Amino acid sequence: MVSIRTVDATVDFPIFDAKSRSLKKTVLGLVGGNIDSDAKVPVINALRDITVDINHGDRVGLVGHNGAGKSTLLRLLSGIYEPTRGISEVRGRVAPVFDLGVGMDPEISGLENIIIRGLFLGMTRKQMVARIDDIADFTELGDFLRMPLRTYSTGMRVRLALGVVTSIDPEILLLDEGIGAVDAAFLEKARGRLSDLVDRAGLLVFASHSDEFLEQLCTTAIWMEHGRIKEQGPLDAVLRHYKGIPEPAEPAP
Ligand SMILES: Nc1ncnc2c1ncn2[C@@H]1O[C@H](COP(=O)(O)OP(=O)(O)OP(=O)(O)O)[C@@H](O)[C@H]1O
Repeated sequence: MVSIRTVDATVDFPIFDAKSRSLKKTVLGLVGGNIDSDAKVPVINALRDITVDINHGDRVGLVGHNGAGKSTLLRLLSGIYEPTRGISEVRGRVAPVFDLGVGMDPEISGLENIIIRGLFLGMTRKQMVARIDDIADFTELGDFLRMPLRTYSTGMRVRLALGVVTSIDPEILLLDEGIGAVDAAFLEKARGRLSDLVDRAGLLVFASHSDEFLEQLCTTAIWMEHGRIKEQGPLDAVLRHYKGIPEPAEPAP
């Protein structure tokens, strides 16, 4: 069974080239993690005391200000980052979809890139070959699929990447906001495929600033603030508290 468990996990980034003189005082701004400038080398405390237990069937949204730690948490949950302290255990095949373009090669064709990107996300070559026609149709790129990727515009690359990503069968799907940043009209077309993808995934964690997307894909949420978990629970309650919306009135007895 797929699952992700962390206990008091911490992720620190030592910054060797920071100008520590200007960092003498710890300034806690609204955004970003803590910067600990007492140490010899300034350290950014990106994540602190993270304890989560995410299981098969869970659909978890990640919310928080810029720099609160959402992307770093996704990287911890994917196993890309090891905790500096604490425990993190990931059971299952992870498809990390942080940057749509990662794993694409500008010198090979769109069709070849579909296969390569699929392999990168944990699929087999046979599975990708079986899906290539469907992906090609979805992208509407036509003859461009035989041209090298470097001849594509940004939007054309996104179409290709989204076509591949929504065709995979992940056990653990970790999605970063970026996916919500694509061309609105095309995203509308991708919406159904994205929902199907999430339905197929054993477990989803999705970092987003879009309520609409979170409501469509998630049932629970984790609110990050300054690298710590401020609240976890049902999506609607966490979103309400995060946005400072008052509790709905109790119905009169
Ligand atoms: N590779 C890195 N090296 C140093 N500091 C980092 C690194 N990655 C992230 N950080 C720091 O960790 C903190 C959390 O960043 P993170 O990218 O996880 O935030 P986020 O919640 O995803 O923000 P956003 O909503 O802006 O994408 C920030 O203070 C950031 O400066």
